[in-house]
Amino acid sequence: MGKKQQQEQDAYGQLAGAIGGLVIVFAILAAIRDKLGLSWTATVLLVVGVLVALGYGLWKLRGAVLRALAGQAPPAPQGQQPAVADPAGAAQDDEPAHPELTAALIAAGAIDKADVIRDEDVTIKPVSTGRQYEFLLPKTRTFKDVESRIATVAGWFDVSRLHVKLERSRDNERRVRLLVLEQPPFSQSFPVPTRQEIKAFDGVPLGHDVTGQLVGVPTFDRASLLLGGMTQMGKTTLINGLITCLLIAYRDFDLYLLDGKLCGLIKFENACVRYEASDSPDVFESMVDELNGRVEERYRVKQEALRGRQPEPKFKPVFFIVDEVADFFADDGTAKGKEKAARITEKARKLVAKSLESGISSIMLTQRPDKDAIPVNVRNQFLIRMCMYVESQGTAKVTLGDSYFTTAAPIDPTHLNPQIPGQAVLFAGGRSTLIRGFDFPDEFIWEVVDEVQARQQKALDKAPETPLTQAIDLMRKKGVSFMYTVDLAPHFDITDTSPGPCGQKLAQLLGVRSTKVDSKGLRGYVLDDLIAAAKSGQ
Ligand SMILES: Nc1ncnc2c1ncn2[C@@H]1O[C@H](COP(=O)(O)OP(=O)(O)OP(=O)(O)O)[C@@H](O)[C@H]1O
Repeated sequence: MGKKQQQEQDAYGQLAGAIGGLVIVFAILAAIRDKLGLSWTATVLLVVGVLVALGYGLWKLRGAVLRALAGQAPPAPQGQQPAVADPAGAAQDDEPAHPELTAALIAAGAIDKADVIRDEDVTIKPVSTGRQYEFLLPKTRTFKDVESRIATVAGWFDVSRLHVKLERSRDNERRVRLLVLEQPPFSQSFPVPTRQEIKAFDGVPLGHDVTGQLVGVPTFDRASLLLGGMTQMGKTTLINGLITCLLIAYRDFDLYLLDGKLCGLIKFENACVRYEASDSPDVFESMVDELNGRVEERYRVKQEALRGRQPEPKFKPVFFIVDEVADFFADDGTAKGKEKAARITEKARKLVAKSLESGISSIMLTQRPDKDAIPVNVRNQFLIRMCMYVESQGTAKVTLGDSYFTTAAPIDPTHLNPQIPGQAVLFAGGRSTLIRGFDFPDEFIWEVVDEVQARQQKALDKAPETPLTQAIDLMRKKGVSFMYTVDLAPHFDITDTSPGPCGQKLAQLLGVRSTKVDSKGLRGYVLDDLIAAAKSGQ
């Protein structure tokens, strides 16, 4: 039989079938009409209505059966993306794909060629700086597959790695949020946060992300931060912003500042337990010694509590912040100088490594993040790293860690725009985020510092009288800022006249060691040191 003849016969067959079908439909309608006594129009509308309702019921039933077979939860409540009702991705073929995301992720190798990102699983939200895609990956893929290929995904969208930001979902490994910026990051500046925003932030904010959201760390408890970047990139400004946020967020803590740049951190002098503006390694060593002393004391208190089966004591947080730390590890090339540098290095390593358990956090900054500037055994101890613009990946690794560029979705600090100061790659908990530090106006910082100082003074005034507060009162009444140990001791009924035993007794009573004053070994107390000790409660 010829092909044409076959087609003619098929057409006759279909016509006969159609006529037969129409006759049956007409007969059914006539029967219903007779039975119910309705008009023709009402009968037709009733039948169509019943058929549509039946069809809808069957469609719902099919969905429920497919979900049950796939072992999936019912659709998510409003506001969340619905889960995909798709047994092992089989239904994906007949679902419309989102062309842009599917193509981008296939090109990047984040999903297989046969996979699709289903259109119904994608939401696109315009944000002030670009577009945010939220989508669900196929069942065989997770967030990590996209994260590890983020640079290629960025390339597909014709932007750089710095233009994209990836966020994972807490409830589903396959849900991804991808932000694609329309302009280079931080082309526009964001207003600094208000006190309320800082207080409401869950942790300590460090800056804005590329969308203007506050970004920071959940806590500085048991954390330490190393910040590196070339000169004039905004380290001091960022750290001023961080200290301001700490003062607002933490309220009660002891601040030790070593201002290696001599006036970079001076605004906070009045809020400090100890503030030094110096680039001398001796001053660094003396501060590290003091803090290591506090660490030891806290361990002793902890041991005592645990030995006595008491709850673990809660210590007041202490922050040690050092601007331009590289200077303090340098040596002058002599054997003695090298020995001293090695000693300081070991003390600093011990402080950063051991202090976290006792609530003492170190934050160190450097504009010379080269290999030898900060000894490796010191820099390896930092848990949070931040790197501003630097000229080479090698330098970036000094701050971010040797294996930084093998971590998930790294951001290369050499790609940051040095014309926009304050930008930094924040690397914490294995994740990288591009941020820009806050540049608070001076008036705001002064106001915060004044409040802290007033609060500390009030606490001091209210504190029960102790030998330490008596010594402070005495020096204030006398109008002196310093007293020799031998002159102070008689006020506390210490009758020993020889400086050694007299000094020991007084130090024990006050709980503060005296300061060496001259080369003859004469010692005494500086009023500010006593006030600092009283504020810190040791
Ligand atoms: N987030 C920011 N927004 C706006 N301007 C900023 C920001 N951060 C820094 N700057 C500006 O950049 C300049 C350099 O900042 P800063 O002094 O903090 O850099 P630095 O890295 O500490 O420099 P150096 O190491 O040379 O002392 C300053 O003029 C500062 O006002």
